Amino acid sequence: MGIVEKIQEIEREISRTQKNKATEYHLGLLKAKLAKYRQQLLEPASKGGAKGEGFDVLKSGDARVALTTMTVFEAEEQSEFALIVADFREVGFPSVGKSTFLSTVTNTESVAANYEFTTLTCIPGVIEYQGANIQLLDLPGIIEGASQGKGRGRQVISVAKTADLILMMLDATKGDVQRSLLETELESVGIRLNKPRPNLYFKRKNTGGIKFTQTTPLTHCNEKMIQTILHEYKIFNAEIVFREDSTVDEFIDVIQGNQVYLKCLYVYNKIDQLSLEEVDRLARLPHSVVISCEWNLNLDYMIQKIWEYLSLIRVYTKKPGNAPDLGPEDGIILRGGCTVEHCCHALHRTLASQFRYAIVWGTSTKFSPQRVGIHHVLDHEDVIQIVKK
Ligand SMILES: Nc1nc2c(ncn2[C@@H]2O[C@H](COP(=O)(O)OP(=O)(O)OP(=O)(O)O)[C@@H](O)[C@H]2O)c(=O)[nH]1
Ligand SMILES: [K+]
Ligand SMILES: [Mg+2]
Repeated sequence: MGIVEKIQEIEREISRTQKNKATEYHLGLLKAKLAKYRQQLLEPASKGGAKGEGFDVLKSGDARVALTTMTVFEAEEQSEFALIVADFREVGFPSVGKSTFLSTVTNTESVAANYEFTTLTCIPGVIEYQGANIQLLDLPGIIEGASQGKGRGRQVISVAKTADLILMMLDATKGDVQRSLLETELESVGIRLNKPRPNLYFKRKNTGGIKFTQTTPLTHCNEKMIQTILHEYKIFNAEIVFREDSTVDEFIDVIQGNQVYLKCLYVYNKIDQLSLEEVDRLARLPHSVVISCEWNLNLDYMIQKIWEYLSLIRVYTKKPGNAPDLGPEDGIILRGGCTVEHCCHALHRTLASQFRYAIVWGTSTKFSPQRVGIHHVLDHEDVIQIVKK
């Protein structure tokens, strides 16, 4: 029996099994088995496996993702303004309008047509917004079974995993079925959308048996269940701390350790085809935006949302005795949550080592201006002056 069949068999058994106290352990075990097989399925395909021809953008795209990390900035000689490239990916069913969107909001043309799978490779474009260059990758549509290698599923999924944000584009006329099918596909390959990382400590050890601690009452798991699952993974020595009421699935995620937690915006396109009531309903769903590429409806709002979901911030620098330049092209783009240290690296590779203190004007400080240290976390539209040793 192949892995795909084994997966299907376990999925059938899970759906057949009634959920109650008596079946709890059995279900936990089945879930662990399922997670293991799914991981095997995603491991690099053996020799003859289809590797991404035309997906080589995938590699340079990945490198560009790394550009958003501060270490890359260290290697660059950019003194005044650093350019940041934030990546996000578009994922969706065929013919929902992904290519039309790319061609509308970027300078790149991606062929759009009314037949499915017009786009078979990965087409990159750039959205310029608030002085940031946001890379947009138009990917082929995902179909049901993509996680099992159908369509270009595997390649699309591996590109999607490297994104900072997934734009899940849906055909608003096709109902909610597309959304849940795509979610299931992405879930089954370890992509968790708009979910926080479980607050759960797990560490394998060489000796000492299973050390289990909980800092809060648990309603989904207990020690015996955890032992059972760990046995399935042949783990006999480990330290586990449950810091919140995590589920069995979350525990399995942490053992597997290969999940990607991504933000996702659901984009309902083609609202020109819907009644106002229906548009209104979709627009109120969580993490959702409604647009029409054809009628140019709501596209600006959507790009604003992308910016928000990427949590990028703009920070302005200022020299002593000078006013800061606050024009639309001034300042540097940084990740939300970044510190003065990250900012130093973005400005110049040696700046952090010469750092004495910084003076910050803006919402990140109690007083404005305020003297801060290198670990101070910056906010959008802060102004910073760095004082060197
Ligand atoms: N009514 C309407 N049609 C649209 C809209 N946006 C795109 N389309 C049409 O939908 C069809 C598919 O558009 P594409 O941009 O090729 O879709 P895609 O998602 O890139 O498709 P694949 O590359 O095949 O996966 C085309 O005929 C577009 O003209 C829209 O806002 N409203
Ligand atoms: K198409
Ligand atoms: Mg396309």
